[in-house]
Amino acid sequence: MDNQDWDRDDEMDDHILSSLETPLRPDAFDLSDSEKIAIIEEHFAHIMHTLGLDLTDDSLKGTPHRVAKMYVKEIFHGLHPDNKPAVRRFENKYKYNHMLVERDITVYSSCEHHFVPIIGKAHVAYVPNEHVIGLSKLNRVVQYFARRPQVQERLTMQIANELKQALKTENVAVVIEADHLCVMSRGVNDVTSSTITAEYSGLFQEDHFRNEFLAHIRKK
Ligand SMILES: Nc1nc2c(ncn2[C@@H]2O[C@H](COP(=O)(O)OP(=O)(O)OP(=O)(O)O)[C@@H](O)[C@H]2O)c(=O)[nH]1
Ligand SMILES: [Zn+2]
Repeated sequence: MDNQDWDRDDEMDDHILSSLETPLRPDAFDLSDSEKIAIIEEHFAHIMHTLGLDLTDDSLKGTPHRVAKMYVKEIFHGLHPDNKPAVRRFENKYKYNHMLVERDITVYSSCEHHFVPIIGKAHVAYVPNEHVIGLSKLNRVVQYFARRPQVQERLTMQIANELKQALKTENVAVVIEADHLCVMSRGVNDVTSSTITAEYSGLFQEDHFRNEFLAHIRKK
């Protein structure tokens, strides 16, 4: 397959695209971060109170605020488009036309079904067309989409799509291996299973490229 520029409006089916987006209310960003923190704090205090916890206890009294701040400013920071990392494209001056692999990118996300952690690694690769981007931007894109309530499949696709747009190429691969605390620490309580998801597009749909990528991420 030839290297192809990817144009969001022209080539991506609207239905597929919308199903990749995190479901958000239209008024999701009407409140400021501090307004959200105040509301979440109040609700979380209710949850703790309902569980029977004594909110006057020294160790517990700051928890509702701590949790609210952690949700808005840290673990769900990637819900707000303002927090999307700026990814500057550079011209591929060296005409590098092999794959670049960034492996073992730390993934800390949250399961949207139970609001408990998903912990794992992402491996991303691309074959450049006209453009390259800074290495750290690959990590930043992974972190941005991880910092949302997620399912692993959507996280994988969102990272791949963002990289396709940033790099203006279809030649992108993303593999995520992760442990879901909702599977490990509750429910089926299985601490040995893990979840692997993958998205291969452009050249990575060909066995040769896919196998080279998989060989790179298997090496220790
Ligand atoms: N496809 C997918 N499922 C997930 C992910 N994270 C969690 N789940 C699953 O979402 C499902 C939610 O199922 P429910 O039956 O509604 O929830 P539950 O009663 O808590 O299920 P159990 O976890 O089996 O106790 C569970 O099977 C979870 O394992 C994910 O990233 N992708
Ligand atoms: Zn879960």
